[in-house]
Amino acid sequence: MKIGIANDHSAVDMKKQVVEYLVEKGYEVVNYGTDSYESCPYPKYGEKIGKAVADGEVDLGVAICGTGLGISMAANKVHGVRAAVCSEPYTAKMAREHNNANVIAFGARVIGIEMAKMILDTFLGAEFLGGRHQDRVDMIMAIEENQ
Ligand SMILES: O=C[C@H](O)[C@H](O)[C@H](O)COP(=O)(O)O
Repeated sequence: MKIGIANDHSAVDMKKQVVEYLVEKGYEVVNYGTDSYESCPYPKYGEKIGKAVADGEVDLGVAICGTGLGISMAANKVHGVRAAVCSEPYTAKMAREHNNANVIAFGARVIGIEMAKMILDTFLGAEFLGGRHQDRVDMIMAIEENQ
C-alpha cells in the first residue's frame, strides 16, 4: 500500500518519525513536504495530500499540522477527499470503517509519536464496512456534486 504524507512546519519532526515507522512496517511512503522548519501555510500541504489521494497517486494520506485541523480542512476541499482528524485510535477505526476516510490527520502539538503510531496502525488496519455506511458516504459525496 502506498501512503502519502504532508505537513506544515509544526510537524516536521513528527512526520520524519511517522515516515520511518511506516517504512519499517513495509509501506511505500511518498513525502509531499514540507521538510523545512520555516513557517509555511498548511493549506498548501493539505491541498497537496488531498490531490495526491484524489488523483490516485497514493492509496491513503496522512496530514499533520499543529492540531490536524487546518491541514484537514484544506484537504477536504479537494474533490473526493474525506479527511478525518483523530487524536485516539477509536475515532481512527471509525473514520475508516464508517466514514471511509481516505486521509487521516492529527496534531503534532496535540498527540505524541506513540499515540500517532497507534492511530496509524488502527486506521491502516481497518476496512470500510460498506452497507448502511456506503449510503451515508454517498450522501457526503453528493454534497460536493451539488455545489
Ligand atoms: O490548523 C492549523 C495548524 O495547527 C497550524 O500548524 C498552526 O496554525 C501553525 O501555527 P504557527 O504559525 O503559530 O506555527
